[in-house]
Amino acid sequence: MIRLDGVGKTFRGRDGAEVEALRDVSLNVAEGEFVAIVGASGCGKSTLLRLVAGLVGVSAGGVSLDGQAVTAPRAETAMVFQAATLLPWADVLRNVTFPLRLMGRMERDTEDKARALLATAGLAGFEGRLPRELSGGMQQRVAICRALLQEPRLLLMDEPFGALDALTREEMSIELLRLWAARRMGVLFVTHSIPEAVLLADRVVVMSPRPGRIVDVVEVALPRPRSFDQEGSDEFQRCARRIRAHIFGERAARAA
Ligand SMILES: Nc1ncnc2c1ncn2[C@@H]1O[C@H](COP(=O)(O)OP(=O)(O)OP(=O)(O)O)[C@@H](O)[C@H]1O
Repeated sequence: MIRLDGVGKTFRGRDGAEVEALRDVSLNVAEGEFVAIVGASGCGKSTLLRLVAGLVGVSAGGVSLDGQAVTAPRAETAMVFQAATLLPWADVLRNVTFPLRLMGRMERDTEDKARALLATAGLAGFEGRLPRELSGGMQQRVAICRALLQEPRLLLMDEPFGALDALTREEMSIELLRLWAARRMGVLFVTHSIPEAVLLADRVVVMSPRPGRIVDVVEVALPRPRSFDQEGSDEFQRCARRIRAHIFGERAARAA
């Protein structure tokens, strides 16, 4: 579905100096596939997601969706950021339906679908609350519902659980997997957490910084539905160890 071919991205800073954020990145994401991206800070993970979202353009190579070049945001794609970015003055229901309203895509049953989605995410009864009346985890669930209501074929998630405490984060990971299993859209999920990446993904893309490149793609052969009980399994440990070796091995090598 999504194809990145030899993608490079160079930014020009305010002082005129160039930063090569990505070099020669090639990656495919199949329909319904869950792909996680891990790597040290600054290795271009967010840039990669923003290129796929059509929010920034490539400097080299190409990004395509169903064979068509991605040059602007597309209706098939939705994005979730680290901060929930909810509208503070709008209640939960209006927040969730806001993008569809904006795009003129409200249907007669959109509000019902939104309520059903909120219920699945454990937010039944909170439709009329304002964001400030919700916990951080609940706000992020609203943001995820907002993305899912758009029925995207591709969901881009940039450290969506990064601002949450460890317990909420585990709960949200399992919740996301449930929602994903019911809908099966393609997911590109950026995280700093290796266990989270292994738990969630079919494949984990490991990136290295300066410039950002793909150094490995690890297939996770754990059965689904997944749970944190699998963390002790040989396959989980094998995947985590292999990813860690790339990230910390390279860091240690640079420090030497
Ligand atoms: N708009 C921009 N202008 C200039 N440089 C940028 C811009 N966006 C990103 N960069 C640079 O590109 C590199 C990659 O940044 P990016 O945010 O994609 O990394 P990341 O892997 O997502 O980092 P983190 O894990 O810390 O969020 C960094 O060196 C960053 O400073």
